[in-house]
Amino acid sequence: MQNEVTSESHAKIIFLGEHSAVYKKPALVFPVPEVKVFTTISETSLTDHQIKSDYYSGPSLNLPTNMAGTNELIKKLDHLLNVDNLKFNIIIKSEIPLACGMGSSAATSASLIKAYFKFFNMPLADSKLNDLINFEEKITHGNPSGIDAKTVVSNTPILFENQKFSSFNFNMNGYIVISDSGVSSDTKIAVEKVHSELENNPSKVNDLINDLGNLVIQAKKSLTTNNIYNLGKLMNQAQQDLKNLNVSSPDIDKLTNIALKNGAIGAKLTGSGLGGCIIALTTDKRTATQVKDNLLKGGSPSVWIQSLAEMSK
Ligand SMILES: Nc1ncnc2c1ncn2[C@@H]1O[C@H](COP(=O)(O)OP(=O)(O)O)[C@@H](O)[C@H]1O
Ligand SMILES: C[C@@](O)(CCOP(=O)(O)O)CC(=O)O
Repeated sequence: MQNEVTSESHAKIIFLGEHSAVYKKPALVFPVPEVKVFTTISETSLTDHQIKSDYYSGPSLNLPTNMAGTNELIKKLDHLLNVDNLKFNIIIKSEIPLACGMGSSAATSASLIKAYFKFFNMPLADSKLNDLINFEEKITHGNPSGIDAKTVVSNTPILFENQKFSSFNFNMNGYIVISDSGVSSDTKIAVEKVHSELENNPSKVNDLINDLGNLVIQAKKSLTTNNIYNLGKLMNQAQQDLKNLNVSSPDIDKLTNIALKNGAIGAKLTGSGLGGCIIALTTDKRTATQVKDNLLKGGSPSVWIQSLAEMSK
């Protein structure tokens, strides 16, 4: 047993395939290693776990209902490691914006699970880690495709295809600009919205879901043949499909327009939409910086630049 341990995980962006992934269509998801979450655990003599985080600080007994996933995960870890009698200070420090489509919940869970196992010097198999993250994700997001859980612990892009996950490396020299709209996005609400759209208008919505899946297959080809301009076009088509699915928003549309006007070759929402973040693709760092500056001027509270090469080493 250690005195104090810290474990980390990182953010992710869905490059293409959000929402359609829920219906088992393919998706491409990239790690964002520069945006991290850290969880530190140490023992406390108090009678309850003491949580310190952006969402809530205080004893775990009073964790708010919107943190039910985290709460249940902590209980599960206590039980699994047979340590119900020990209480911890659990400090979660996150650079990942909350409810923004960058996988904050899955990444937080990953760092918490890793910290628990590290504290007790217990080995943690990748499959166990994945199961435990998805345990939390099901409580938090309802019916997750599982793509967040895989990518927040991966150093390489993840391809979800035929309901299987695999590493997908490529060799492309572009930049992704990630921009927060400042409006929170609730994954559960957005996923339910698409589900009710599907029930009300099955033919239109099925076509959109199929098209989003096909765009991923085309993107795979563009990435392996190093065709960045085609990749940008595919992003714009996906944004149009997502708009037609009614998961975009005026804030998202404003940011994608700013990105395209300032040199991006593609721009779309990432994650569940109805707020959250957008991603834009640029061919070079100078244009990425120009896009970033204009997104900040346009009202985005946070913008990150991530090189494609860094995401796929
Ligand atoms: N920084 C954080 N600190 C503590 N809990 C977090 C944090 N980020 C996410 N969570 C947990 O995940 C839940 C959903 O968070 P959210 O920000 O909506 O994630 P996502 O961006 O993955 O949709 C929160 O209610 C909380 O239980
Ligand atoms: C909408 C969806 O495809 C992605 C949601 O991503 P996020 O929770 O907004 O990071 C749902 C899922 O894949 O589980």
